[in-house]
Amino acid sequence: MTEGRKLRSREWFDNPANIDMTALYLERYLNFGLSLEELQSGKPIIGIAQTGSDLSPCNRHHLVLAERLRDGIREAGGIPLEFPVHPIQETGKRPTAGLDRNLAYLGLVEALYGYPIDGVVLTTGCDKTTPACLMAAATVNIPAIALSVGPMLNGWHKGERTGSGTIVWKARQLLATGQIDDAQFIRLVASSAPSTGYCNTMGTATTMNSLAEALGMMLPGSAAIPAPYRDRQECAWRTGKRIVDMVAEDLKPSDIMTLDAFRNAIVVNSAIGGSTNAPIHLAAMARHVGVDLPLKEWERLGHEVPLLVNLQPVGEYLGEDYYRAGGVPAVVNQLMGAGLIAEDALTVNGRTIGENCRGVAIEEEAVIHPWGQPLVENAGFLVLSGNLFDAAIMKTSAISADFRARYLSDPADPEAFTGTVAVFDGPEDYHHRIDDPAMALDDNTILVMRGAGPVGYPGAAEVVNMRPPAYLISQGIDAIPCVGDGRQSGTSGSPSILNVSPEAAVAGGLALLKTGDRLRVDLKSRRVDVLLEEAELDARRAELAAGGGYQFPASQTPWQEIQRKLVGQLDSGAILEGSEKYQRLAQTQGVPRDNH
Ligand SMILES: CC(C)(O)[C@@H](O)C(=O)O
Repeated sequence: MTEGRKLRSREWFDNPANIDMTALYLERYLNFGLSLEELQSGKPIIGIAQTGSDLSPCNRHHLVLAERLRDGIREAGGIPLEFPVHPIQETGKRPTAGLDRNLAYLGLVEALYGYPIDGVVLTTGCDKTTPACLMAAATVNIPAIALSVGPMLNGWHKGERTGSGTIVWKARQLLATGQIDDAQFIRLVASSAPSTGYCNTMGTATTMNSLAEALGMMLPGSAAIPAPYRDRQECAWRTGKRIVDMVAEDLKPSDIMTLDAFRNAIVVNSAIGGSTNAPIHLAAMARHVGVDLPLKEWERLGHEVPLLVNLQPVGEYLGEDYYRAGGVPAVVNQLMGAGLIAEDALTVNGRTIGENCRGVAIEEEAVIHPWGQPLVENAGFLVLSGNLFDAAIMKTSAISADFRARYLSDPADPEAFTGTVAVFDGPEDYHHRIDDPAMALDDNTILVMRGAGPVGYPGAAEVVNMRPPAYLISQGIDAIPCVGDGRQSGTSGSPSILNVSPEAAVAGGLALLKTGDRLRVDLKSRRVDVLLEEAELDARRAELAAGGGYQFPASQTPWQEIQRKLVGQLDSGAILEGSEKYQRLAQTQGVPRDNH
């Protein structure tokens, strides 16, 4: 099917019109054993964008899976070339992995565009590896397929499932109230990580890989396969085989990541109880592929969708259960039955999502609930705004039944939650003061975290979900509302109001708040307002400007400084503003100039 179409790798390896450069390009790729015969055979060169390394434990198993990928690529007639992607480990990178998504994106764009690659396998896994890879594939727009590394096996402790991340929030409460000691704390948390793979909860990693599948960029049924299962190895082989055919068919990200595909992903995110990081990453991917996806779409398309998947943090089960119950295709089939999926959206296997998922049964109804028996009705995100910010997200599936009944369910009833704020400038400030009895917090307090956004932190830290002080937990109050301009771990079951944009560091209204102010959270009208006169807000604005604006730590590395200058806000994907004008490089730019 490549007849009449010259593969871009030929421009490097087999270009008689440019024989002196062809020789130069060829000779160095021969130096580790590839042959002239292979490189000039006309076979497609398939990149394996390797995100696994010792620094990226969640993706490390890709080093093993790459062998089966290579088998598949070779078997289908391609030539694999594996190369590293800048590491992104959410739980390892300081100050945030949020800084690294855009850096990995930039690096991958250069690699895919500037080297002789005809198609690419994107090895996805930990939170930001999936969006970074899909953003770059969208920009370059050569045939691309994602291979998830898969979640870890289920964690267990004393006969109970311990889910990654989710157990940490629980264990912190037990530690804060003296119910466990330090060693027990570490043992309990470690029990949730029994094998290779990423978080076994519906954290950001499982969310983003599920959405990559819902977008059509991953083989159907593959997102949920646990990392150590044999099926994962087999999936790597199938993925390797398939990318070679995709090059022959010239099936590109822009054919797959369409507006319909993004809309499908939003609906799926509600049904799986996906992470509040998803709107950030989908906005970024959409912008790089040239699809208009305003944040409000998350509420318009997603809010009324019920929660079907019973995974922690909002449910009970974990990754192995999700896979056995049917994974993404079983969820999509339920949503299709309700007419919520654009069934004609094309996927990497050359078939539509409708063809892939129609009739896929739920194998375990305790884990994936059927359409008529949801865990929570109207479980998608709300998009909020008010007199302090333009946009914020709230995950309603995490709201307690009581709070929901009182403040969300009856739109005719004007009751709203009003609380007194306790303001923290960064997590250090929070940790330092939260348990101080002088703060006198109660169940009418709203905790506010600021200075935690893409510019302020920098990189947007997952610090908005804050536990109440130990003295309140001891009284049985284990959650109080939180608002912030940072992010929250997808593994947290907190219904925080987060991703607040604009952030304090770029003169967003949270910078004006003072501890003791009253905040009105009206979920029915989707508003969050500080109960202050406009004149008082103006006075505070003037005072803040006179003091040089909201203060945040200086950059510590060159990249922190560069990113801070270019990065946008969370509501529009926190991409490097301006980078989205480079689109579909393989089609619009041809290949780059020769290097000698
Ligand atoms: C590191 C985590 C737990 O993966 C978190 O980043 C999430 O959002 O799920």
